[in-house]
Amino acid sequence: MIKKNKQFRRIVITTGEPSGIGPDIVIMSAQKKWPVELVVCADPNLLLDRAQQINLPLKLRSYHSKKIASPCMPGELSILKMLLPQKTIPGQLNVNNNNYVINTLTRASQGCLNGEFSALVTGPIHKAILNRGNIAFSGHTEFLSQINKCETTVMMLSNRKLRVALATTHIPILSVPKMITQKSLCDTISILAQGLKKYFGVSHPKIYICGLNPHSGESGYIGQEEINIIIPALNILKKNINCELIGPLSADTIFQKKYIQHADVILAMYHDQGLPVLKYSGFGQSVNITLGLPFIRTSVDHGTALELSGKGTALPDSMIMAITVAIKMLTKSSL
Ligand SMILES: NC(=O)C1=CN([C@@H]2O[C@H](COP(=O)(O)OP(=O)(O)OC[C@H]3O[C@@H](n4cnc5c(N)ncnc54)[C@H](O)[C@@H]3O)[C@@H](O)[C@H]2O)C=CC1
Ligand SMILES: NCC(=O)COP(=O)(O)O
Repeated sequence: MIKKNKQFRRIVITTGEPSGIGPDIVIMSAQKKWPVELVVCADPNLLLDRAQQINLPLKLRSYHSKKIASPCMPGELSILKMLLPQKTIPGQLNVNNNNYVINTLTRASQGCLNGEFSALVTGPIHKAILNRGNIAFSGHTEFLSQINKCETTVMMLSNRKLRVALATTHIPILSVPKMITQKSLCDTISILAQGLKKYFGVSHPKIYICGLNPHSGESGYIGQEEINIIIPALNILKKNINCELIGPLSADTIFQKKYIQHADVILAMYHDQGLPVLKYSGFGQSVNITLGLPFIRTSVDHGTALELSGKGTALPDSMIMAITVAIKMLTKSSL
């Protein structure tokens, strides 16, 4: 009997800010065997120089979309070549390399959309240097949503203990109440429920929802958003989607075992309501997932850590987790 050839998948990785730890943690993650082909969209010299600086072996093989995908050996990566205009010094941001950062992300996203790649894994980007160079950039989530014309996407971070999703992402705190509407909440929670079903095998998601104000508004005496927006949105959703919605509950007491143990995800109203708790429970051990894009995208839970770049001391755990979770998600979604 002829054995059927196993079809391997390709995952595309962007290393983010070249002077940050993105290249380091990708090279570190490549030291183990993966069941997929890892294609890095980056400058080959950046990776080879960084590998030398952190004293790790690295062999690059050229990526060709027409070639059959095959897993890389430990210490090996496929390279989708993009060129940096200026050589990078670890830890030193350079505005002249901004377009490179955006181009790698755009190319990788296009490759996911056209079926070249099964998922996108991103390394950390430095948002301020991009903005300093007049590229309005608040995060991968917003950028990928915009270039893929997605009106709503959801940022969800996950570790072994907890999943936290956000109703709003990288916006000033003053804008948060304006951005939370009945529609935005209905869209966010619907995408969250669909994502949990499609990628994580949760057939009837239990979603716990934070209030916006202290004590969830204290019956309207400390803010009206719970009464005017959150509760009506949950009432609409309860009639329309197959999941359990619990809340709004006070954000200061929702993150306790009796709720967390039953929750498939906790929806926080804003970035720093949910992420400090998630990161306290496992910084460097969590993965950031964008739900609602036309493809799978995962990322690290940390930033560019410029001071560790090129030293070999950055921890690759979150990058390893981001790749692992992307592989699990694509396996689940194709079941
Ligand atoms: N996925 C992304 O693109 C993200 C990008 N950022 C960006 O990163 C830049 C720097 O942000 P910060 O707030 O300084 O956060 P950061 O995560 O870069 O650093 C915070 C602290 O954690 C440490 N740290 C971070 N990653 C580590 C790792 N893998 N191993 C060991 N230690 C690690 C750093 O040394 C520092 O002490 C900002 O421009 C921010 O916007 C931040 C979070 C995510
Ligand atoms: N705090 C999360 C973060 O900054 C990463 O966001 P994104 O770049 O994945 O949108």
